[in-house]
Amino acid sequence: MTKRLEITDLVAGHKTRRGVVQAVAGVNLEIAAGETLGLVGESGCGKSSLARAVIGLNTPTSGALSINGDPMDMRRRGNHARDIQMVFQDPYGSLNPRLTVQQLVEEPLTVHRTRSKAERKTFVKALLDRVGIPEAMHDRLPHQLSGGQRQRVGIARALSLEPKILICDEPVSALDVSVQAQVLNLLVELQREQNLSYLFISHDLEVVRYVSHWIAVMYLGRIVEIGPVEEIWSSPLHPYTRALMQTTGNDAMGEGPEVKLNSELPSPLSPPSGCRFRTRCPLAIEKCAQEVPDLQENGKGHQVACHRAKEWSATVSAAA
Ligand SMILES: Nc1ncnc2c1ncn2[C@@H]1O[C@H](COP(=O)(O)OP(=O)(O)OP(=O)(O)O)[C@@H](O)[C@H]1O
Repeated sequence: MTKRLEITDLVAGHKTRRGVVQAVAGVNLEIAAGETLGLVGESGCGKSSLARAVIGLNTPTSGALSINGDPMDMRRRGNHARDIQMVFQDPYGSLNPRLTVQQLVEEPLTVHRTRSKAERKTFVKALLDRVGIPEAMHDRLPHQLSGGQRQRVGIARALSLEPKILICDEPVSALDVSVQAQVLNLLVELQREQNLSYLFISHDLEVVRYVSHWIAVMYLGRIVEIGPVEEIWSSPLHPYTRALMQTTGNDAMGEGPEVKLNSELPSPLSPPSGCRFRTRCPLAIEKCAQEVPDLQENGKGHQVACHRAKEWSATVSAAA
C-alpha cells in the first residue's frame, strides 16, 4: 500500500567550526494515512534535525521524500510545500508577537493566495473555533494567551493550509502537565477527523505511547528499532530502547538484559564505528565495532538493528 509519507536514506547535517555534524545518518521511515509515528531518543540524537530536514527548514545532504508515492523536490518542495506543516515546541517563540490570533492563522493563506478574503475570514474563524479558541480571543496577541491557548493557535496555523502531514516536535513539553492531555486529545481528534498523518517527536515515552500507532527509536542519527507501539512497549529488543524504557519504569516489558545509560551520548562529529551504541552497551561484542547492524525484521513489523537481539528476542517476546 502506498504510504502517506516515505523518507528514504535521509542524511542531514549541520556545518560547524569543528566540521559537519551528521545529525541524521541515513534514515528510512514511512507513515500511513491517519497514523502517527512516534520518534523517541535522548536529547541530541537527531530528532529535531530529522524533523527540520523533512519540513524543509534545513536542506538534507541526500535522500528522498515522497508523499502518497509522489517524489518531492527536496530543494524547491514544489506542489507538496503545503502538504507538510509543523507544530513547534515553543508556541510563543514560533508565533509573531505583533500579529493577532486571527492574523496568525490567516497569514499562511494570504501568502499562498488561497481563497478570497471573505472566505479566508470564515475559514479561519471555523478553524479557531475547532481548536477551542473562542471568538473573543481572535483579536488578542500571543502574549495575552496562556501556553495551552498559544499551542492551539500554533496547531490552527499549521492546519490552515489543509496539510496531509503534521510534524509535531515536542508539541506539549513546554506546557503544564494539566494542559498537556487537552492538547494531545485535540491532536488525536483532529487526526481522526482529517485523516492526518503525524510524525510525533517527544522525549516522553508515555506521551508517545498515548498518541502513536508506531514507534521509532533514534540513536546518534540512526533508527535502531521500529515497530507497532504495543509491540515495542511490551517487547523492546534493542538495548538502547530497553535502557530508555527502564528510565520510565515500564514494567510491561519482558525479561531481558538490563541496560543503564551511565555515560554521555558520543559526539556525532566522530561517531563510534560499527554499531553506534556499542560504546555504551554492556552487551557489545567484537562484531559490534566492525559491522553496522541493519534493521532486521522480527515479525509483526517489529525491526531491530542489533547484532545480539536474536539471542534474547524469544525470551522477551515469551515473557511479554
Ligand atoms: N544548528 C546547529 N548547528 C550545529 N549543530 C547542531 C545544530 N542543531 C543541532 N545540532 C547538533 O546535531 C545533533 C542532533 O541535534 P538535534 O537537536 O537534532 O537532536 P534532538 O534529538 O532533537 O535533541 P533535542 O531533544 O535536545 O532537541 C546534536 O549533536 C546537536 O548538537
